[in-house]
Amino acid sequence: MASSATNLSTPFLNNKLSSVSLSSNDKLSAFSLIFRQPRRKPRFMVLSANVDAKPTVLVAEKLGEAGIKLLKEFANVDCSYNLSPEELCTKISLCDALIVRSGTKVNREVFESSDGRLKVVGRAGVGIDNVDLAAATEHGCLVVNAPTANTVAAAEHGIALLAAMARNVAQADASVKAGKWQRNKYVGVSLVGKTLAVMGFGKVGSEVARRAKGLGMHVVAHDPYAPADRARVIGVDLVSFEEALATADFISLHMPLTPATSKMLNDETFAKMKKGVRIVNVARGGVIDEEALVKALDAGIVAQAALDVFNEEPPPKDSKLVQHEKVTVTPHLGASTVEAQEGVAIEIAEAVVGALKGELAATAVNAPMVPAEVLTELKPYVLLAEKLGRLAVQLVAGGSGVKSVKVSYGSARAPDDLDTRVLRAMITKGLIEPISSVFVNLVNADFTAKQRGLRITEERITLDGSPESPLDFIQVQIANVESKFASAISETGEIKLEGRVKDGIPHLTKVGSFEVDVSLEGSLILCRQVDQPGMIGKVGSVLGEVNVNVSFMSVGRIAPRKQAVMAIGVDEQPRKETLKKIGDIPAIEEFVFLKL
Ligand SMILES: NC(=O)C1=CN([C@@H]2O[C@H](COP(=O)(O)OP(=O)(O)OC[C@H]3O[C@@H](n4cnc5c(N)ncnc54)[C@H](O)[C@@H]3O)[C@@H](O)[C@H]2O)C=CC1
Ligand SMILES: O=C(O)C(=O)COP(=O)(O)O
Repeated sequence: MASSATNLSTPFLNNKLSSVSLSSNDKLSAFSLIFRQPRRKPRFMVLSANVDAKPTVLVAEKLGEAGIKLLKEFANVDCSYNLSPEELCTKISLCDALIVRSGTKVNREVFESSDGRLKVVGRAGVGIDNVDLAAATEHGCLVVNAPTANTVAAAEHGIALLAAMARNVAQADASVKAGKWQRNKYVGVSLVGKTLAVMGFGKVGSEVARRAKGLGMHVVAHDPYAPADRARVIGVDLVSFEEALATADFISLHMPLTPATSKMLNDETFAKMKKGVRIVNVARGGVIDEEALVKALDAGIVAQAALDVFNEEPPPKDSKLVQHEKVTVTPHLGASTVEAQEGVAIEIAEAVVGALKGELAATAVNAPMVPAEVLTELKPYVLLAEKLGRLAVQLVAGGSGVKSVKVSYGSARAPDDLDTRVLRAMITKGLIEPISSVFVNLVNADFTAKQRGLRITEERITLDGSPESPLDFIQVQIANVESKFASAISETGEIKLEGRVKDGIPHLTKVGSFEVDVSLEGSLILCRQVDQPGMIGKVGSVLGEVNVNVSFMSVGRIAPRKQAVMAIGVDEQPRKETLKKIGDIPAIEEFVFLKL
């Protein structure tokens, strides 16, 4: 038996797996995992196939027709372009989903104004720097993007700008149209044999590299996270940032805008570049310090720049950078081809509709992406996980003092072969929802736990045996608390519950040190008594008298005639007086009623 512990501090974002959509059988359950609405806002309950009202999708920027058509098959679609921030905030409280491109700032105010209704934000494109992901996550709102359909368009635009800049196409065009014929002024530079440094070797960067190789350029790339074999296949050398700056005749930017890449090109880095370097930016304006670029252009360090993106869009009319004679500009056109826009519209519409239906989105940006087959396999354990969390927290005397929870997963699978993120999220949901008004879903579980100071550590217990089923048992332990039901405290001092899945149904199999076996449906009564004949009958008849149906009963004891714990599953919730009558049975030392 081996075990390993993981501290729950990793946000879902860093835990991405690739994903596929769910089979139709899984959709509703997955949906309820993601989108169960806050209980304090009962107006908008779970959306599902049998709910009459269609969801409403606000499309706030121009989206291809094919995407709109797809959305309309499933939802009411409100296409309102050019909304002011105030108008967006007003409209959003009536919308279940919002689709934007790069021109709309989806900030914290938008999520706050949605009043809990907004479930999905779809970014019809790649860059999600205009969406406040932290706020989305805190509000349990899923963010999806369309990461692939505009890759080629952006790469082609990068190459178009590269060639246009090198040959002064835009400037020469303007000059001819102004009635001039300046053949000597617009002598360009050749691309062949020159070194191009691609900064950010992701989807767009690698397509740019491939095309630049075709133009006879020597291509290097800088990307701290790119796999070397992808570069090797294209014949590109991965180099350090410093080497890229020092050797490039042309630099093309293709990284996302993040705190780490913000103003990556600045006074200091321009000073490290080869004199006369030419820069293309189809990534984000914010990766360049625009004032520093103007200085570098004036100083001749940068010979030319071609920019599709700007720190502020549209840039101010009197922007020195835009007006600079050595600068070629386009108004954020990288993704704007007919083909890319149709593709992006379909990609985002499918993702948003899928998310509204409850599928785990393949392009989720702020939630774990769990492959369908994994989710199908884990489904009964997901239920078990939530119920164990729910039971464990109800056993705590007081409730709000829960700070440290340890979850152990017993499995014969190799540690890498068990994805516990969904289980952890559901345990978190079970632990938090009974004692607060917060609603917890896959998107916000880790955040909510962290915010409440709840530390969940996970432990894998590797068992011998067949790895056919993903899990043998799940144990939940809450440390440093007192319990309403003293027998739930284990020998080591924690509240301890263990559960297993039997025939697809979650069962409670251990309470403290007592082995029990009760199916987790309906509600649960736990009693401790001195083991003796007739106890089951006594409790059963108290419940029978008031027509409360017993679904399951199990007794776990230390030894014959010693202390025993009786677990009784009931279909209906007994009234207080009935519970009191159970407590009054002389042999019963303590008892607790728990809702599932
Ligand atoms: N102008 C336009 O209309 C368009 C712009 N874009 C922008 O292009 C950029 C790239 O898009 P994709 O290639 O689809 O994204 P991607 O995620 O496939 O690639 C981004 C790459 O940048 C790398 N990266 C991250 N931090 C870095 C750093 N500090 N230094 C160097 N590399 C770093 C990542 O490892 C990744 O390989 C994004 O900012 C996106 O918003 C994308 C499409 C259209
Ligand atoms: O996909 C991206 O990151 C883009 O920059 C494209 O932006 P757009 O959808 O054209 O506003």
